[in-house]
Amino acid sequence: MTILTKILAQKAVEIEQLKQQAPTYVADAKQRPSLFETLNTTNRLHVIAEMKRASPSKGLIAEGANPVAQGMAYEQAGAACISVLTDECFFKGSFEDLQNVANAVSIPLLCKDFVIDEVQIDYAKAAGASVVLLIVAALDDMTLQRLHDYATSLDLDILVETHNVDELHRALRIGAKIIGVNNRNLHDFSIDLAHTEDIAAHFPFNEERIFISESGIWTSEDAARVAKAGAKAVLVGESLMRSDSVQSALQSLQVPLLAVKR
Ligand SMILES: O=P(O)(O)OC[C@@H](O)[C@@H](O)c1c[nH]c2ccccc12
Repeated sequence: MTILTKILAQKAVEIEQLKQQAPTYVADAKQRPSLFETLNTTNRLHVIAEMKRASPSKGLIAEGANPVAQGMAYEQAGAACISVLTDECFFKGSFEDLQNVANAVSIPLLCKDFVIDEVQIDYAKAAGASVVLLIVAALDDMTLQRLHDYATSLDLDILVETHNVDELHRALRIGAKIIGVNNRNLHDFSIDLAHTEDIAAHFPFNEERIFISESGIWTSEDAARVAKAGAKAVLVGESLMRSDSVQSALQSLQVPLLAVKR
């Protein structure tokens, strides 16, 4: 059993519990800017900054972190979007974290979880998210399409996560506009930024799609490398959570995008 299959088995149990009641989260109603539009602006690499206390691969990263303070620091430092992990069992996050951050910041907000059912999207929306993550490796084509349509019908942006070229094609087939490459393999945790380059080589770049590189980004060299491959944004957790200065760490990743027309 890989970690992904373990997590998905746990999610199946959790969604039965979520279905027993309606979400009690009530984030302030706020119209957040669209993630797609946000990422399409400026000539610097955008940062999607993640609130991450712990992970199955790294154990505790920042146990005592305060999501509201972290989220506000990210917003102030110029993040394009904040990602909040809501998985409790493996990442020590919660929908409550998401709601608290939602009430404190105005930029796009991503609910980071392993979504396999509509009910999780309802909870994400209730807790104030404007973006949800769909992981291609966790879903069959039909469910992927159905959840993508459902999130779209709720006016949410969707980040569709891939890890190889086959998954990229599956994401493109459902009309995904914001596509991420996870540099971390969710089966064995190995990280390699070359995944971004490999998938970029097959990515049909145009104005209608955005390409994002996720995980394992620590330095401005890492950021420049994935920007060169065509990424408009990076999704960064651990390196920002561990940094003494969110401001300087985040800004060092906002490297200029090359004038290369993609
Ligand atoms: O902490 P990192 O290496 O900067 O990674 C952040 C983010 O990409 C990672 O948390 C992530 C990417 N896809 C996921 C899916 C589920 C849980 C977590 C993730």
